[in-house]
Amino acid sequence: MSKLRVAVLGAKGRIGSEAVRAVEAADDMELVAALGRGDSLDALTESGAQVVVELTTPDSVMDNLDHCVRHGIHAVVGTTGWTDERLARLRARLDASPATGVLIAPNFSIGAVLTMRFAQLAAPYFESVEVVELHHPDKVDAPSGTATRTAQLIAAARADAGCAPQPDATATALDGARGANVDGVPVHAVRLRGLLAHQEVMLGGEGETLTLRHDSLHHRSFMPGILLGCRRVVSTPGLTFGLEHFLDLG
Ligand SMILES: NC(=O)C1=CN([C@@H]2O[C@H](COP(=O)(O)OP(=O)(O)OC[C@H]3O[C@@H](n4cnc5c(N)ncnc54)[C@H](OP(=O)(O)O)[C@@H]3O)[C@@H](O)[C@H]2O)C=CC1
Ligand SMILES: O=C(O)C1=N[C@H](C(=O)O)C[C@H](O)C1
Repeated sequence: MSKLRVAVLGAKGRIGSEAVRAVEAADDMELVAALGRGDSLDALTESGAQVVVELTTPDSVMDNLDHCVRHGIHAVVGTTGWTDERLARLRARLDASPATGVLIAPNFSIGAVLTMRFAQLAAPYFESVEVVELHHPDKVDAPSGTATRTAQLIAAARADAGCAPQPDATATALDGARGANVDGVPVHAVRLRGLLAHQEVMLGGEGETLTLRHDSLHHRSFMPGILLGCRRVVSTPGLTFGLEHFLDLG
C-alpha cells in the first residue's frame, strides 16, 4: 500500500519538530516537506503532499490554510486563535473545494479530549464551574484554545440542561481577577516556566467540589492524535472541529 504523503508547517517549532519525528517514524506515512517561516508554500504541491500538518501561529494559519484548500491539500490543524469569523472564512473556502478535508483540533491529546467530554457531562450537575489553564510562558495566546473550547462546551451543556447562571457576588474586582468570561464560564490563564500544558476544570455544588485535571508533560502526548487526524482527514471532506469526531467515544 502506498504511504500517505505528509508535510509539516511550523516544522522548527516546539510541537512542529515533534510532529516531524512522529511522521518520520510512522510506517504508513512519508514526510515529504518540513517548512518553517519564510519557506515557499510551493513546496507543498511540488512534493505531492496529500496532508499538511499546520502547527504555526495564529497570525500565519489562515493564509496557510487558504493555500492548502485552494490546492486540494487536506489539513490537520493544531494552531490556535479560532474565532467564528475565521471559521466562517475557512468554511467558505472549503465550499469551493468540496473534496478537501480540514481537521482543527484545539487539543490532540486523548486525555485533554476526554477531560472536555467529562466536563460537558458534569457541568449541568454543579452550580459553579471555572476553568484554569496553565502553560509555559512562551505561549503567545491566552486563554488557550483548549480552555476556550472547554468553556464553550460546558456553557452549551448547561444551556441545554436549562441551568441558571452561576452565582458570583463579586461587586468590586481588579481587572482580570475573575478571569476571562467565555460564554459565562470564567477562564483563568497561568504562565509559568517549567510547565508545558495543563488544565483544571473545577466544579462546585452544595458541600462538594469536583476537579478534573489533565497534564501534558511532553509534546509526545499530542502525536497519536495528529497521526490519527492525518489518516482520517483524507476521507473526511469539509471542516471537522475537534479530535473527538475521529474517536469512538460513544
Ligand atoms: N492542538 C494541540 O494539541 C496543540 C496546539 N499547539 C498550538 O500550536 C501552535 C504552535 O505552538 P508551538 O510549537 O508551541 O509554537 P512555536 O512558536 O514553538 O512554533 C511555531 C513555529 O511556526 C513557525 N511559523 C510561523 N509562521 C509560519 C509560517 N507562515 N510558515 C511556516 N512556519 C511558520 C514559527 O517560526 P518563527 O519562530 O520564525 O516565528 C515557529 O517555528 C500554537 O498555536 C499552539 O497553541 C501546541 C501544542 C498542542
Ligand atoms: O501552546 C501550547 O503549548 C498548547 N496549545 C494548545 C492550546 O492553546 O490549547 C494545546 C495545548 O494546550 C498546548
